[in-house]
Amino acid sequence: MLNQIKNSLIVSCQALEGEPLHSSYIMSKMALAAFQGGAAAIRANSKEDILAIKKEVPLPVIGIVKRNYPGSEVFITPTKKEMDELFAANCDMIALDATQRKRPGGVSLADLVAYAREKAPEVKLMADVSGLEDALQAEQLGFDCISTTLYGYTEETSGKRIYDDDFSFLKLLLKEIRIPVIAEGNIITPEMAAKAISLGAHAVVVGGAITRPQLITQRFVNSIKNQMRAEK
Ligand SMILES: CC(=O)N[C@H](C=O)[C@@H](O)[C@H](O)[C@H](O)COP(=O)(O)O
Repeated sequence: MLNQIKNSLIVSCQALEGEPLHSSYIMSKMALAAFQGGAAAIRANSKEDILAIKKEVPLPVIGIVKRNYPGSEVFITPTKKEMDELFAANCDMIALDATQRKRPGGVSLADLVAYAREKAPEVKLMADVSGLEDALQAEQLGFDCISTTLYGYTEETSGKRIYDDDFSFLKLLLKEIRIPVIAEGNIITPEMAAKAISLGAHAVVVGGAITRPQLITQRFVNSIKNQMRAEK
């Protein structure tokens, strides 16, 4: 699968509860649109969405289950329960929060990796990281690839964006990490995606800029407002 996605676009098709497009049917059609547009893989949340997507498109799927637990900030595939749901959905790869934060029930990331390797050795593992330390640990634990997903979404990195300082975080990972590094999070233009690939990212994941129309609309609205303000 990693060869299949090299230098390509992965489209994240996610709409959580409370979002206008929250529906497995709609996500399957988003995936179909992504497939028709040339995406090489889909990233998706929940067993239901993944099963619907797998029926609709012949692409590999990177699965996650987002779930909140009291007492832990880890919400992307936090425990074995979510991993089991993803194995049952026949994911080609699953992504796990690979930050240093405490996981529900005190389970360690090493335990989760060992569990995956025993239960579903054919499934690839993606580490969603927020910093270099996370990535080094993930590489050492035997993850198949790293994704920059959580950069900007932890207490230490809050507000940061992957394109800050000319993609400095991505460049740092590419310098220090030997396994494939995937660029993900706040890539909102085709130019940003192309830049990430030219820097050496193995692939690029784009979500909201393709599959969250409320965010796309907001960007247009803000751009018009800013223009009006500047002209006043
Ligand atoms: C931080 C977090 O929860 N990220 C999630 C991970 O799966 C998704 O909500 C993002 O849409 C995905 O990472 C793609 O990023 P963007 O939508 O910015 O292109």
